Order: sequence, then C-alpha cells, then structure tokens
Amino acid sequence: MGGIVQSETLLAIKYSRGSLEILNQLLLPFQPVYDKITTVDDGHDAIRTMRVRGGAPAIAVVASLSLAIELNVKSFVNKAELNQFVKEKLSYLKTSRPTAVDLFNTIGKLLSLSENFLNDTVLNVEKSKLKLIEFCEAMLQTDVENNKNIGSFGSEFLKNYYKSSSLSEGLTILTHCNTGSLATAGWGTALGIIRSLNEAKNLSHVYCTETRPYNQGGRLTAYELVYEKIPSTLICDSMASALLKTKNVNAIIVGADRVCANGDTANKIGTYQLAITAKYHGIPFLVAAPSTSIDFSLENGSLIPIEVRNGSEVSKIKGLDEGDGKLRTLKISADGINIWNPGFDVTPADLISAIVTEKGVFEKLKDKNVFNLKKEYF
Ligand SMILES: CSC[C@H]1O[C@H](OP(=O)(O)O)[C@H](O)[C@@H]1O
Repeated sequence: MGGIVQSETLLAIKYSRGSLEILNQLLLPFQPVYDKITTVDDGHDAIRTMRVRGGAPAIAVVASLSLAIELNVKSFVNKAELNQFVKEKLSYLKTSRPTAVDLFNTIGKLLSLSENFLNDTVLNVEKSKLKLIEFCEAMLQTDVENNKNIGSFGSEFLKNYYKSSSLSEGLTILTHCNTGSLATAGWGTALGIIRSLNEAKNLSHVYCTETRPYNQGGRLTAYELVYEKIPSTLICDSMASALLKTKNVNAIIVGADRVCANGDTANKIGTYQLAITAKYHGIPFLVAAPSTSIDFSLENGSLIPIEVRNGSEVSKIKGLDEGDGKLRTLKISADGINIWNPGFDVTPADLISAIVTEKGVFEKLKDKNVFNLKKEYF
C-alpha cells in the first residue's frame, strides 16, 4: 500500500497493509517500544490505556486501522455479514474514550460507507471490504496534510498579528499537552504551527507545560522539541501565569479534542486556566484542530462528555531509575486521599482568540463572544 508519506518526525503509528504498530507512549521518552495491533480489541485497549493517545487524530486513526487490520484477514459470505461485522467492531471502539469527537466522526463515516455498500449493485463483498480498508488507510495521509495546512495557516495568522512589532528574533510560544507527531499521524496541530513557525525562522522559543498527571508535555512534547532541536523550556503547569508575567510570551497555542459549533473547546485538563491567564495578560490564545475535531451537533461546551480517569494516574508516577536504568512506578501522594482526575476541561469561546483548522483560521463574529462554525465551511 505504498505512497503514504508520514512526517519525517517521530512516528506514533507504523502501518502497512496487514501490519499496524503503535509507539507505546506510556514508556516514552525513556523506551521507544512499538506494540503490535492485530485486532480491534488490541486497538481499543491501546487507546483506553493511553499507550496511544492524541484525543483527536491519532485515536481515530488507530481505531480505524485496527478495523482495517481485522478486515484484511477476514472473508465474508455477503455484504450483510460484512456490514454486521463492521457495526459490531465500531460500536466497541466507541467505548474506548468519550471526549475526543474525531473517533465518533470517523466511526459515523465508516458506518454510512458500509451501509451504502449494501445497496450498491456493482460492488461485491470483497470490493466493499477493500474500499473500507482504503478509507481507513487514507486517514494517515489526510491527517498529515491537514496538520501541514494548520501549521501554515496558524503561523501566517501570528506573523500578521505581530507584523507591526519588531519581532525579528521570532515569536515565543507557550503550548500545553502534546499535539505533535505523537498525537497525530505526523507534524501535529498546535505543535504543527510551532514546527511551521520554526521552519519559516519565525520562532524564538517554545515553553511547554509538564501537563500533569500523564505528563504529555514533559515526556512527549519535550521529547519532540529536543528531537527537532527547537529552542524550548519545560515548565510546571503551576508556572504558566508567572511565565506570562515575567517573560515575553507572544501567544498560547493548544490542541483540541472537541470543538463545539460556538467555539467552546474541550482540551487537556489545564487548558481553561491557560486561556484565563492569556486573557489577563492580553496575548492571543489559539486552538489548533482539524475539522474532524469539530462537533457541529453540540451548541455549547456544557454538553461535551468529559472523561474522568483513574486516580492512580495522579497518585503514582512512572519514571526512569537513574541507578539501574529501569522504569519504576512510584507512589507520590498520601494513601487514603480522594483524587479527582478529569482528563479534559472546557474553554469557553470568549477566551479563544482564533480556531486554526486545515481550511483556514476562524475568528469570532464581530461584537460577538462566540464563533459560528458550520459544516459547509469544510
Ligand atoms: C492533536 S489531538 C491532541 C489532544 O489530545 C490530548 O489528549 P490525550 O493526550 O488525553 O489524548 C490533548 O487534549 C491534546 O490537545
């Protein structure tokens, strides 16, 4: 199935027809280990355990490719049997993680594709199966293309925003969580804008937050930035406001797991407070996301399901023992304390300066505090 060019950076997903591997992100940055995915059950488990994550693109891509892997080795008597199999597998994949909408948008497209084949008098069951596999495979290339477009639109927007200022030394950006090649099929969304700024020599420095408790920032974004030799500094989540007060940060750029039609955005926990401090310090707060992360059916963010994960992700931490080089899991909080561990929070549209998509940058309606995202724009 050649022809898929995934970004030259780190590959969270390795795929060729009949073979799918995911980079186990629970072991990064210390041990780059690829886990084989041979069934939908494997795909579901990899997503649920967050061995692969990236609320938007990567989760949808891995879920779809795990279906493609099973379809590739299975034969069906007729299209009705194929359709039933696809429906069963997709309804199970829906239960892996609830917040990022890409997964549900992609599942909806695959379901209607499979349903449409039932009435297609030209396509036999084998050709229908192949078209489903090709749809899943095309997502890899599409995602990288989307991310490159997001990168260009986002970097252009910031260059124009600051064109009057003497920013010859480039922009200083703060980003949260991981939105790079480890959250997508390559290049990244918010980190894709940072990569595009860096490529155009318009980037001075990147600050990334640790992003407790999974530490996507300290473990994954820092790993990508160092790998690409992008000048960068890691901060604790609690340091963000002090950073904006004492350093000259030009913008905060984050990803998204679900953007509502009015612009309210669910993203990694800690995003909301970054939007508040960006507003207080008068700097742009950008959301970067492909249109597949937009839920046009939701009027506002109060309707977004927020995943609450196991408290052990807060009370324990995995790290490298510098003595023997082994990965250890350590308890880091008092036994018996209750723990609240929501994976995401919702940033209201009025705190978001612009939403950067593969089709362009969307800003709020004049004199309104909300966006007006419509399906027909994409
Ligand atoms: C490009 S999607 C990245 C998005 O997903 C992350 O969540 P998680 O690591 O739990 O999958 C985070 O919200 C990022 O903005």
